[in-house]
Amino acid sequence: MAEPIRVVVTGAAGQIAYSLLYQIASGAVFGPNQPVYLHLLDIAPMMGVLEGVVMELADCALPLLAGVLPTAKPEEAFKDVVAAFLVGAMPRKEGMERKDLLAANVRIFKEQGQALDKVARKDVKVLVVGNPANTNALICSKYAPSIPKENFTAMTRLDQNRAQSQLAAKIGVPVQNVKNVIIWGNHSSTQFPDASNAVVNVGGAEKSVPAAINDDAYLKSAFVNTVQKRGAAVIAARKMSSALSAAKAASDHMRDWFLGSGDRWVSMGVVSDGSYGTPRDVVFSFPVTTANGKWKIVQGLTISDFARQMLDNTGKELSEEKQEALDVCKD
Ligand SMILES: NC(=O)c1ccc[n+]([C@@H]2O[C@H](COP(=O)([O-])OP(=O)(O)OC[C@H]3O[C@@H](n4cnc5c(N)ncnc54)[C@H](O)[C@@H]3O)[C@@H](O)[C@H]2O)c1
Ligand SMILES: O=C(O)C[C@H](O)C(=O)O
Repeated sequence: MAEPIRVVVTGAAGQIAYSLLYQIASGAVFGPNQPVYLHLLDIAPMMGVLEGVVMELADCALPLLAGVLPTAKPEEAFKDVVAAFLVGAMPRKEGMERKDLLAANVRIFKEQGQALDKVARKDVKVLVVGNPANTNALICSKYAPSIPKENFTAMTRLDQNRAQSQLAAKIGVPVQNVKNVIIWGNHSSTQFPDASNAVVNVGGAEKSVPAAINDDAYLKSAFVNTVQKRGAAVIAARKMSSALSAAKAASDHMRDWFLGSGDRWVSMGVVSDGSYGTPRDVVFSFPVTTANGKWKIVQGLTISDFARQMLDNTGKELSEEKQEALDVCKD
C-alpha cells in the first residue's frame, strides 16, 4: 500500500462536505490503493458539529482512511496537503444570484490564499467549490503567489455533468455514452453549455450530438437555459443548494486532475491565457484534457457567431466580478 497523502476539505461541517468526505475516504477520488489523511477545516463555532462528522468517519470503518485532523486553523489545515477542496463559504439562498455572495465570500479566499502560500506544498492542487467559485479561485491564487497559477481551479464539473445528463436523456442513451460537452466561462447563469462538439454512442456507432438531436433551437435555448438555471431549480425545490451532486462533481474534477481524463474532454475553471479570445487573468471554464497531473486547454475548436456572443458575455461578467473582488480585498 502507498504512503498516505494529506487532503484538506474546508467547510467540512457543511452539506457538500458531508457527501464529499465519504467519496474521498472510500477511494473514489485518489484510487483504491491510495490511503488518505483528511484535514477538516471549518470555523470555530462549528467544531462541535465537526466532531460528529469525525465520529461518523470513524464509524464508516474505511480501510483507506489513515487519519483525520479537525481544525479551525487554516495554517494547520493546509500544511503538507497535496489536494485542497475549498468548499467552505456561504451558499446562495432562493432569489440570490451567485455573485450576490461575492462580498461575503471573497475575503475567505483571500485569507486562505495567504495561508496556502505560507504552509502548503508548492505542488498542491486546489479546487474551489465555494461560490462565486471562479472569482474566489482567482483571488485565492492572487494571494498565494508562491504557488503556480495552474494549480488553482474552479468547479464547473457540476454544470458539465448536468449538461451531459440532459443530452443523454434527450437522446435516450446512458449518460456515459455522451462525451465532450463543454462548459465555457463562469459557474453562473451566464455560463455557456455547448453541445456543438459533443459526441454520442448510439447502438455502438459514434455520432455528433447536434446530428443525433437534430434540433438546433433546443440546443441553443432550452438546453442552455436548463443547465444555466439548474442550481436555482435545485435551491427552489430543496430550499438548500445542491450538495450530493456538487460533491460528486468535486470528486470527478479532482480524480481526473490526479489520474487523467483519458480520451474525454472535461471542463475546469482555470486562469485564462486568452485562448478563444477570452479575457486573460480571469478564471474561465474551458474544455481541457488532463494527464500526469496537468491540464491542457483543448485548442482549435470552431467558434460560431452564437458561441462568440455567449463567450463574450460570460467573459465580461468574469471581468466585472474580478474588479469587484479586487475592490473588496483592498480593505
Ligand atoms: N461550484 C459549484 O458547482 C457549487 C455547487 C454547489 C454549491 N457550491 C457552493 O459551495 C459552498 C458550500 O456549500 P454547502 O452547501 O456545503 O454550504 P453549507 O452552508 O452547508 O456549508 C458551508 C460550511 O462552510 C463553513 N465555513 C464558512 N466560512 C468558513 C471559513 N472561513 N473556513 C472554513 N469553513 C468555513 C461553514 O461553517 C459551513 O460549515 C457554497 O458557497 C455553495 O454556493 C458550489
Ligand atoms: O446554484 C447555486 O448557488 C449552488 C451551486 O452553485 C449550483 O450550481 O448548484
